[in-house]
Amino acid sequence: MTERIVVGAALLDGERLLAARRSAPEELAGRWELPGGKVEPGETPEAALVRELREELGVDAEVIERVPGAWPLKSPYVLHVWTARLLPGTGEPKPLEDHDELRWLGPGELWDVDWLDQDVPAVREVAARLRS
Ligand SMILES: Nc1nc2c([nH]c(=O)n2[C@H]2C[C@H](O)[C@@H](COP(=O)(O)OP(=O)(O)OP(=O)(O)O)O2)c(=O)[nH]1
Repeated sequence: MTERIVVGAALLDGERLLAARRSAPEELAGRWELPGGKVEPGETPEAALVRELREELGVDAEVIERVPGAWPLKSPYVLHVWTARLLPGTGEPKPLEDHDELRWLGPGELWDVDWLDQDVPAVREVAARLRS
């Protein structure tokens, strides 16, 4: 089956990373992830990321750059991650859809939340880039 991309945002505020706790489906609820979602047909991953952040968190953001790597999710999905930042004046992210809690994690707090297993290598890569 053709791979389908799920885009995840490493949304940064200085050195802090936003983590989002999923509220559904049941097998993922309570675990933490990078906000984002499925790229729709005809859409670029970057556009999908901006759309998902608006829908899920109610914010306007801009994409910075791709975090190298591709992490397999439930077939046929694969997770690609981009760093992103909030546009000035857009306000604080809110858990409008798919999530019931958000947390900005500082450099010493990245592993304080229970990330989805499949997100751990992606967060590790983001962490390495935050340190460099
Ligand atoms: N957004 C996001 N989804 C992830 C991550 N890790 C992970 O396994 N997933 C899974 C959960 C879902 O099965 C799938 C993405 O689906 P989604 O529900 O976020 O996407 P969507 O907003 O486009 O949803 P929908 O149109 O199907 O309702 O990828 C992650 O870090 N971020």
